[in-house]
Amino acid sequence: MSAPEHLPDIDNGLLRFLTCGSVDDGKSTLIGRLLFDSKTILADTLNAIERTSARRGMSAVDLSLLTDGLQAEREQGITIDVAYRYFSTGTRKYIIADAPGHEQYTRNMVTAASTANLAIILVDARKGVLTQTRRHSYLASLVGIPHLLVAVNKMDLVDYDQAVFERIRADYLAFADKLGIRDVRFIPISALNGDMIVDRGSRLGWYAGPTLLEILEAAPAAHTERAEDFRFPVQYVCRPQDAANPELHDYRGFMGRVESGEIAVGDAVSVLPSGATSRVKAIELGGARLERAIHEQSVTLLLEDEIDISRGDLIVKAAEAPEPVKQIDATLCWLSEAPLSPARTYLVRHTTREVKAKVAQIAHRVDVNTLAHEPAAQLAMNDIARVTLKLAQPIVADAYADNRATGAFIVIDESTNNTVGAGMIA
Ligand SMILES: Nc1nc2c(ncn2[C@@H]2O[C@H](COP(=O)(O)OP(=O)(O)OP(=O)(O)O)[C@@H](O)[C@H]2O)c(=O)[nH]1
Repeated sequence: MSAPEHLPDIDNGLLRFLTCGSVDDGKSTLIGRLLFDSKTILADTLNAIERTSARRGMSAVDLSLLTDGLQAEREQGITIDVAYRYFSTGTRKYIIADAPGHEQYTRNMVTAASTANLAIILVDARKGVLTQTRRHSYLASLVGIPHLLVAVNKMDLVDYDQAVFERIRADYLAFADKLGIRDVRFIPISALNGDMIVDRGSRLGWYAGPTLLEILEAAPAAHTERAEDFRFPVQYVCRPQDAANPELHDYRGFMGRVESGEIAVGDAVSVLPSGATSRVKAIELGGARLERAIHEQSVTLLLEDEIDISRGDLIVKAAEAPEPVKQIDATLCWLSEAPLSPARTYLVRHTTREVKAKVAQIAHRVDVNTLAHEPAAQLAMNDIARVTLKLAQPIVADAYADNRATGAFIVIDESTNNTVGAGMIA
């Protein structure tokens, strides 16, 4: 595995995917098996897990140890919403979004899913389609993941019975149909034994389709890149205080990440919410000067005019400026054990800006099993609802359907600093 710094999404050889399912469905084992059998694990990592497995008295290598590193990081108190793992085969590069621990699943789904091309939805063959399976499928469709792969795992525990697989497939399709999910595939696997992951194994002879890795290798890359508007949330304003160097006196660089679209030297820009306008004088990346910057590049922009810009402002192309708003309608996933209360004030973090917010209305909650809309006075953990939020200051937002970066936000409880909700702007 390697961890390159910049892997722009435009690389067609790249597939971003995430795994979801209920606790103990075998997510870690699946990823471990994938890395192990495709021989993408570095030799030293393998030696380490062989030693640990032996120390724990296990005869086989415990593949879940491959992803356990994350758990250790979490126990050390490092807050990681989603960790990304990188690996590559001869065919393409992969980024797996991973977040262990069952309470993290839904959050993982909404934060990682916004950039994923494919979601593997794990179903335990013994348990079939559960509420959690439906919830994750619903979220996957809400966040716009284009391809779903339902992996029916632990087939070894149901004697590799084709009837079990077919029943789960039929159950799932009945639900997917209601959601309007079109691109969904099914595969029977045993992550533990390695059947149908990289190798076919000898016990699933009735399944004629491709292995899980073959499906990944052939999955269409990236979102169909529509020409998106340029969006550049300012993360940091760089003003070197180097009095001895007169060249740096007037230097003001606006650092951030191109969340969508592209920008070139000479383009006319607006800074929001103030509405001030200027032109791009230069684009810098790690000391080099660029003519243009594209989606996902972290760069420094220099403008021709001196205008007041601070963290949280949004730089856009002058012709594509959205209106600042103080009220938003959104689909909200509640992630906290403490229920959402319309009486309370929360913090909404949208791109690099934070504003205080209150829930003005819960229009309805969605029953993820039936997809029915029901009235709700508050929201419990894992609820998904349509809400209206009133903001103390304006934000410059897009609809999530138009822009995944500027259309998404998280809700923070100020007293604990925990993320308690994740939303998509309607
Ligand atoms: N029999 C059998 N057991 C499996 C299979 N896949 C995973 N398991 C077992 O199921 C248990 C859970 O597997 P994990 O990979 O840790 O599951 P997970 O979904 O990552 O779990 P969390 O991260 O804790 O949510 C472990 O004891 C695995 O050995 C399988 O295909 N067959």
